[in-house]
Amino acid sequence: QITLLHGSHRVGKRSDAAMEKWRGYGLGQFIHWGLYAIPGGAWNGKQYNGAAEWIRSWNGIPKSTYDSLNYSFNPTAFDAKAWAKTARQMGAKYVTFTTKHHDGFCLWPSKYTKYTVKNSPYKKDIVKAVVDAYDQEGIDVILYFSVMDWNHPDWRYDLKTKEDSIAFERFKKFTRNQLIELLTNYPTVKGLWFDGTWDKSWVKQAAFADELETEMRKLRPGLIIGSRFRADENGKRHFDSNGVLMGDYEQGWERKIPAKIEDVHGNDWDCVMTVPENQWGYNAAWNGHIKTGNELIEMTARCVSMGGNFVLNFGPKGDGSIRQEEIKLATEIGDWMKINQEAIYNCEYAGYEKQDWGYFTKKSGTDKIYMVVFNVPVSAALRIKTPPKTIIKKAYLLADTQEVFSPEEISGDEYFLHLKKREQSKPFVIVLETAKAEKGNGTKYEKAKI
Ligand SMILES: Cc1ccc([C@@H]2N[C@@H](C)[C@@H](O)[C@H]2O)cc1
Repeated sequence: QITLLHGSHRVGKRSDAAMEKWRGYGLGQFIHWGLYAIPGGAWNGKQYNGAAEWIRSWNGIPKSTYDSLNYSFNPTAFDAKAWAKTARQMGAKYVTFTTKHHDGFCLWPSKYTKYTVKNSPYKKDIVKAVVDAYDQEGIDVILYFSVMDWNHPDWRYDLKTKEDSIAFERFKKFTRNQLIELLTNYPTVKGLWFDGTWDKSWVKQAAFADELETEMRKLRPGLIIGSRFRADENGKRHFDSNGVLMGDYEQGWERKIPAKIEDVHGNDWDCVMTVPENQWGYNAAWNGHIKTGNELIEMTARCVSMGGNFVLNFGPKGDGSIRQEEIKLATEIGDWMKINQEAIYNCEYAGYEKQDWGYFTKKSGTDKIYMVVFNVPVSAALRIKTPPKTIIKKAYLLADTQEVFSPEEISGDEYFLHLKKREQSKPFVIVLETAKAEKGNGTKYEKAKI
């Protein structure tokens, strides 16, 4: 353990109500929307394969041309209520919404720069419309904010000269002003999702960022901030120099999911995921593998089974409408969630050994276990290894028939559930009502002595 002034200020998970609620979300929606949705990954007939929200850096569009896209931003089809209804239909419990991406364009009328929605034909406050619409749907809002800001004249990638440092001091004030402005304008938001914090200029601001995080938490008690916001005084990010998680949850799972429970180190975490391989902003041409509803349902179950939240990205078009492929996925996921949401919401890592047929989740604060089944084996027997001294009182299908199973005990703390051959086109959930064995080991078998 080394002494740190600006490392993590907490070991272990937060136990307050705001974080408990966040921990139980299970499924969230990410929305990437901004000027990049206007070109939609192409310019002058040329399609760029990189992520569409990064088109400004692909040198396809002259920077000045991209930067003046605010003058053509007029999303006539934008309807935050419709977005919130789609999220509701999908079963998302929270939304993470881009207030400002790397290009620096602000979707709220910030007082601290002209580069905002106010100086566009649209004029109105989009962040407010989104916050109000999602609040009305009972879906919590977290605001995405990119520290890196390609538009601001004082942004620097590193601090090499005195002039750089003088400029970056102005940039730090600007960043703090915008964050306090967001938390003041939109007091119902539950957290901030930071991005664009990997460059040396910001990594060198351990003391400033630490102080700013403290100030934001004081302004908004219960505010949820992930591990990507700030580095410690040794430049360590996500985990400080003592290996302790920075912030309230690990924000490292971007377009990837932990392979096993050990990889999450007992922390809270979210996984943010694109539908194509790598497009956050709207790209008119979705190329390569487009994830299906079943894949995304499986990713949701897999994240919840390891104690995380799965956050699926939507990239609305330049006119503000959501593309049909995303509407279709939201509907498919939502139809599954309507039937099986009990196995996802307010659930956590069950502590059961992972089996090939799918994922275990556990209803927080109870002994209720869910088996989210994706792969029925040719034997149609689902293997369950229970933790020691656990007995299975009941096992039944969560949905439709509520078919009851009688687990066959095949060895110490090991059971088979025998399924009837049935047509499966969607994953399904089996509920295990368990209890601690009052006496003995909860099994009629004894373990081998070795
Ligand atoms: C190398 C890289 C930098 C930033 C990103 C941004 N983080 C995601 C959440 C999107 O906002 C993407 O633009 C992705 C990759």
